[in-house]
Parts: sequence; structure tokens; C-alpha cells
Amino acid sequence: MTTTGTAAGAGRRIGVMGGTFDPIHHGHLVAASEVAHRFGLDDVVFVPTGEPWQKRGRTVSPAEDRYLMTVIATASNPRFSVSRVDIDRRGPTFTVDTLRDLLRQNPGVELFFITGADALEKILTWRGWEEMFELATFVGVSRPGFELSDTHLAQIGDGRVHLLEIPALAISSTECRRRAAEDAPVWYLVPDGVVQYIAKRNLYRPEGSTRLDGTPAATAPAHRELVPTDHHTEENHQ
Ligand SMILES: Nc1ncnc2c1ncn2[C@@H]1O[C@H](COP(=O)(O)OP(=O)(O)OP(=O)(O)O)[C@@H](O)[C@H]1O
Ligand SMILES: O=C(O)c1ccc[n+]([C@@H]2O[C@H](COP(=O)([O-])O)[C@@H](O)[C@H]2O)c1
Repeated sequence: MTTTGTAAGAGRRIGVMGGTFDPIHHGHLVAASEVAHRFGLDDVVFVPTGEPWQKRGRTVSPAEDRYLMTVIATASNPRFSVSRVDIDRRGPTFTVDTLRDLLRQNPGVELFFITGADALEKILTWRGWEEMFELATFVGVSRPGFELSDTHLAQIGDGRVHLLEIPALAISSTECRRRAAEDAPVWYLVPDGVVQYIAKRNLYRPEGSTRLDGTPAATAPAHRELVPTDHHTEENHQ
């Protein structure tokens, strides 16, 4: 996204594809592409999470690796870009902050937050969800294995939530990590450049790795960080 002055974005429709992207895969890319097409979006900005607080207790690759994989995966599409707002903000990642930051950087744009059916199911557990629905329109997309529904969102104003069936890709980052750890191919599940980046950085491989806190990571893939479990979410919220 470009930022060239006050209300430079007036009238522009921008998709926001938030995710941990560990790694980014074709399910994410198809979701963004379909929503852009159906909603006439000018651009889609991918926003890798900083600290995905609902993934606490899981190990997550360093933000810079997830950011670079997202840049590699989106580089060939002139309408896709990547934002560091969630990575550069300290503390747990809340979408309400993502949307505030993007609107501050791009006054006047209309935001469309893209989310899979699994994430949409849990959206009322997100921090500050009432404000979120004032800042953006939400588009829930179908995902194999999950029911796409908005019945739990009846209280949200008209036109703030849309549901969209997209071509089904039964791909998850979890499965990509599992395959990489077992030396099974991830070709065609993730973009070619991401396959090569995973190999180059030895991501998701258990052998010989240590956690960033120095403990052996016999069961944790290389170069990964444990998402803090004792971080109090309220303190970091502005
Ligand atoms: N195959 C898919 N089809 C549609 N939406 C998807 C798909 N995979 C992920 N999404 C959506 O993309 C967003 C970011 O997902 P995320 O980065 O957590 O990927 P994931 O594959 O769900 O990861 P993990 O397996 O590690 O939990 C979420 O809104 C999620 O619902
Ligand atoms: O705002 C929240 O409290 C919140 C809680 C869970 C997930 N999210 C957002 O949902 C998107 C997908 O998250 P994830 O953890 O499934 O990769 C990403 O942009 C997260 O920041 C947001």
C-alpha cells in the first residue's frame, strides 16, 4: 500500500489478509485472490502476525522468516503487498490494532478483512471485536473441514460480514510443517520460492536445533520460538 498524504486512499478498497503464515500456502493466496476478484478490491495487504496469542503453547517460526516467506509468495502479484504492522508492534497481535494502524497509514481507504471459516467461527473471542466491525467489512471464506456460517454474528450490523465460497484447497500450515519435518514434499502446496526458503533456513526440521532460549528442541523445529504463554494480553493493548 502507498501512503502519499491525507486521504490519499479515499475510495480505495483494500483487502487485509491476516495470518501467522508459518508457512504461507496456496490456501491463503487463493482466498485473497478470490475475495479481491469478487469484491473489486484494488489491493490486498498480507499481514503476518507478531505474537498470535491464540496459538500460545505452540512453537512459531521467527517473525522475520514468516515475513520473508510472505514477501516471496506475494512478490509476483502487483496487487499483493505485505505489511509489518503486526510484527513491528510489541505484544500480542490483535486485529483491532492491525486495522487501526492500516487506517492511520492509509487515510480514507475501505478495509475488507479476509478470514477463513475456522477463524470466523472464533471471531467473537477476539480482542475488541465490536470496534473491529466498525473499522472493516469482514469476508469469511470457505475452508475444507469447517462450516462457513455467520449465525453467531447476527448482532453485527448489516453488510459488515459477508460469506464467500472459494475453490477448496485442503491445505494447512500445520500439514506443511509436518511434511517438511518428515522430508515429505511441500511442492505445489506452497509457492516454489517458499519451498526453497524453507530448505535454505532449515525450517520445521527437528534435528540439531535449539530453541531461542537455548533449550534443546528435540521436538521443536529449527529456528522456532515459543509463543509466550504468560504474557498478559491486556497490558499491551492501546
Ligand atoms: N486452506 C485454506 N482455505 C481457506 N482459508 C484458509 C486456508 N488456510 C488458512 N486459511 C485462513 O487464512 C488465515 C490465516 O491462517 P493461518 O496462517 O493460521 O494458516 P493455517 O493453515 O490455519 O495455520 P495452522 O495450520 O498453523 O493453524 C485464517 O483466517 C485461516 O482461516
Ligand atoms: O484480534 C484478536 O484477538 C485475534 C485473535 C486471533 C486471531 N486474530 C487474527 O486472525 C488472523 C489469523 O490468525 P491465525 O492465528 O489463525 O493465523 C490474524 O490476522 C490474527 O491476528 C486476531
